[in-house]
Amino acid sequence: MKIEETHLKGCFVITPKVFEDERGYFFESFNQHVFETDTGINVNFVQDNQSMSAKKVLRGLHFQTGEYAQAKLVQVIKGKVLDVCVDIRKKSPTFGQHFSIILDDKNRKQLYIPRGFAHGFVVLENNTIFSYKCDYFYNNKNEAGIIFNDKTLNIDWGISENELIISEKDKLLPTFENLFNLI
Ligand SMILES: Cc1cn([C@H]2C[C@H](O)[C@@H](COP(=O)(O)OP(=O)(O)O[C@H]3O[C@H](C)C(=O)[C@H](O)[C@H]3O)O2)c(=O)[nH]c1=O
Repeated sequence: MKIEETHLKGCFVITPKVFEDERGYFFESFNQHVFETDTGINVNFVQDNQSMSAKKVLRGLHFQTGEYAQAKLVQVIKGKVLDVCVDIRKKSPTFGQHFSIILDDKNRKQLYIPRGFAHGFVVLENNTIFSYKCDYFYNNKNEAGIIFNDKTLNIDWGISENELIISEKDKLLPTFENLFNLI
């Protein structure tokens, strides 16, 4: 398992060692000891989530506020996504910056996203199954988000806006500037 920190402090790309043979494949999709040793982060995941999406679906950008903030370890079980996380830690030198990565069932890569980040992904193959661990529980009263096409964040999702499939809820998310009263 290789664990590499991104330019956003506390955000890591994890590349598991995949063992393939005539039966198929095996890999450790999470190992607490390796994770803590390589990242220095003492994580305790309490909830696993899974979603399946059609191609061109965009879910996000989402986060939970306050004490319900969640760190996530995200991966693709089947299919392919462009995964994006945004540093929304106001005191961070990379506040407002994002990291993007292709996660799919070929590279088997995972992304560890610490608390204080917004997260989203756009689906690049039909019927993609997305699975992730969270270190705190869901609380709909603490759900928040940023509109996907925010001009300040300037994220390139790789698919034109009019083709994207986005929930009505996500279409109404605020801008980064309004959310953080930057104007
Ligand atoms: C997140 C969540 C949702 N739900 C319920 C609430 C809704 O009735 C239904 C669908 O929720 P939503 O449309 O918010 O699902 P996504 O758009 O996939 O949201 C997720 O997508 C982005 C990319 C994330 O990183 C977040 O973890 C999460 O917000 O599941 C639950 O019961 N528990 C949960 O933990």
